[in-house]
Amino acid sequence: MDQKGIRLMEPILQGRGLVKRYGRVTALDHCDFDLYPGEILAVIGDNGAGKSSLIKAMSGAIIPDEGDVMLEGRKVRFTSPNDARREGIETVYQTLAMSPALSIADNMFMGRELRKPGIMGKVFRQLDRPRMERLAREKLTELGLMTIQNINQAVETLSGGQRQGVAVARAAAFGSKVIILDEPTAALGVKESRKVLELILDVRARGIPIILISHNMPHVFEVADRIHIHRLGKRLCVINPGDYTMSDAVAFMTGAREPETAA
Ligand SMILES: Nc1ncnc2c1ncn2[C@@H]1O[C@H](COP(=O)(O)OP(=O)(O)OP(=O)(O)O)[C@@H](O)[C@H]1O
Repeated sequence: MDQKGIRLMEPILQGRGLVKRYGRVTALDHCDFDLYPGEILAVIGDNGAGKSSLIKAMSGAIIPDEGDVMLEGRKVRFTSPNDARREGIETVYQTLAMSPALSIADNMFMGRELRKPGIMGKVFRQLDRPRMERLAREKLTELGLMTIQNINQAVETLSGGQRQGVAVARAAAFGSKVIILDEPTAALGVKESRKVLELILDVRARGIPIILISHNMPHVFEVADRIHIHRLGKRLCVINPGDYTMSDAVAFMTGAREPETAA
C-alpha cells in the first residue's frame, strides 16, 4: 500500500509513550507505534531492542508502566491477552500455544469452544463438535490450507509449516481487527516459510492488518508494506521497503547508520 494512502487513514492500533521497565532494564522507552488498516507492518530490531515487549503491550501480555494503547482511536487498557482477544487482537507467538495431542479443530477453538444450545448453565452445555469441525474446515479452506485433509488429525502429526498455518488460521478466524505474528517463519524450512508468507498475504487480502515481528530480512522486505525499526526500546523510524535496501535497514537497526528522518 502506498505511504500516502496509509497516511490519509486513521491508525487502527496505536501506542503512545509506552514505557516498560524490568528492574533496571528499560525494555520500552517512551515508544510510539502505529498500525494502519489493511497493512502488513513489520517490526524489526536487534536482539533485546524491545520488539517482544512492544507487541506484548499491544496484546495484553504485559501492562506498560506508562503510556497509552489506542484501538480505533479509543484508549484501551488490556490487563490480559484475553482482554485484547475480546477486542479482536489475536497474537501467534513463536512458541505456538497449541495442544499437540488435540485435533486441529480442537486447537482452533481452544478456550472458546462452541456449545450446543441448552437450558442448563453454559458450563453444562455439550460441545458442538460438528459445528466446530465445519467452521475449522471452512477457515482452513478459505486460507488455502486444505492440504490438511483431516480436521480431526492431531496437531502433533502436522509438519512445522502446517502447524504454523493452523495457528495463523486460528488467529484469522478470531482476530477480527489485528493479527500479530511473532517470528512465524523462524523455525520453518524454505517451502514451509513460503506457504506461511502466502498465508500472511491472504490474510491481508481479507482486510486484516498484520504486525509481523521477524529477523528474516528477505521475508520482511517481501511482504511488508512498512517497516517499523526498533532500537533501544523505541521506534527509531518507519521505512518503506521500496525506498531502502536490506543493508540500510540492518544499518539503522544496529546503529551503524542513522536514518535521515526520525520516527
Ligand atoms: N520478563 C523479563 N524480565 C526481565 N527482563 C526482561 C523481561 N522481558 C524482557 N526483558 C528485557 O527487556 C529487554 C527487551 O526485551 P525484548 O524481549 O522485548 O526484546 P526483543 O527485541 O524482542 O529481543 P529478541 O529479538 O532477542 O527476542 C531485554 O534487555 C530483555 O532482557
